[in-house]
Amino acid sequence: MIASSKAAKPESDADSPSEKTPFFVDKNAPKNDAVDYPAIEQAVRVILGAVGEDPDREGLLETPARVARMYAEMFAGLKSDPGRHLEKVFEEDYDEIVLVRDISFCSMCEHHLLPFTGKAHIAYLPSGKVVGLSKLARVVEEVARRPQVQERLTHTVANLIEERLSARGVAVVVESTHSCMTMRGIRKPGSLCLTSAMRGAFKTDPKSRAEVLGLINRSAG
Ligand SMILES: Nc1nc2c(ncn2[C@@H]2O[C@H](COP(=O)(O)OP(=O)(O)OP(=O)(O)O)[C@@H](O)[C@H]2O)c(=O)[nH]1
Ligand SMILES: [Zn+2]
Repeated sequence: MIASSKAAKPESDADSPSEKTPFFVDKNAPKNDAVDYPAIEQAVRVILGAVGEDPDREGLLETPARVARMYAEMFAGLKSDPGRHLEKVFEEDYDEIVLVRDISFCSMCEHHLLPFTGKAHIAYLPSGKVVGLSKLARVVEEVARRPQVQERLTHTVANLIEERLSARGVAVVVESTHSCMTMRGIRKPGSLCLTSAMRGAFKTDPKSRAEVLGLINRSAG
């Protein structure tokens, strides 16, 4: 059975544990309809018990519900199409590099469900249309909000931009720190993982590739 805090009022007496699970609604967080909050709460209680904790002690009473809300937030991009952010474009007679650097993100390593955090740099060569700059960051944000590996995050973003914008070239470079390598396991704080995905001219033309990598690596200021 799922324990409840003093504030919790089970809405149903049904036998299913998930139906008895208290649900602490965070009014600030939009509900993620794809997520089974009570099932997560139940699982977190099991984990707490399994590691030797007492899920019914006061400090932990709200933890399962908090974790459910956290997963709903961290995995909010699981069922959505991040490419929808690239649908609105502006016709523009500009055919040189567009680069947005230092797009911070936080994703979840699918192997350990621990965060990996860092920055993405996105460049593309437009073909008659450009997209709002913030939309590139929105795509990163949404692709990151799934259980991920960095390589897939990197090439998913590159593919979306290449396909949806018909870009003549796309370069995506991602640098991040994986908690599963810094706080557990091999424990190497400071280790950085870099991945890149090159498409079109940035893949085939060494000069274009060198130019975009120069801009990405250029120190700020
Ligand atoms: N390629 C790739 N590997 C990742 C990513 N995030 C975490 N990993 C790695 O996934 C691997 C999982 O390895 P396993 O041997 O199955 O799991 P493990 O025993 O917990 O591995 P250790 O971390 O070495 O203790 C580890 O080497 C992690 O460093 C990622 O984004 N990309
Ligand atoms: Zn991991």
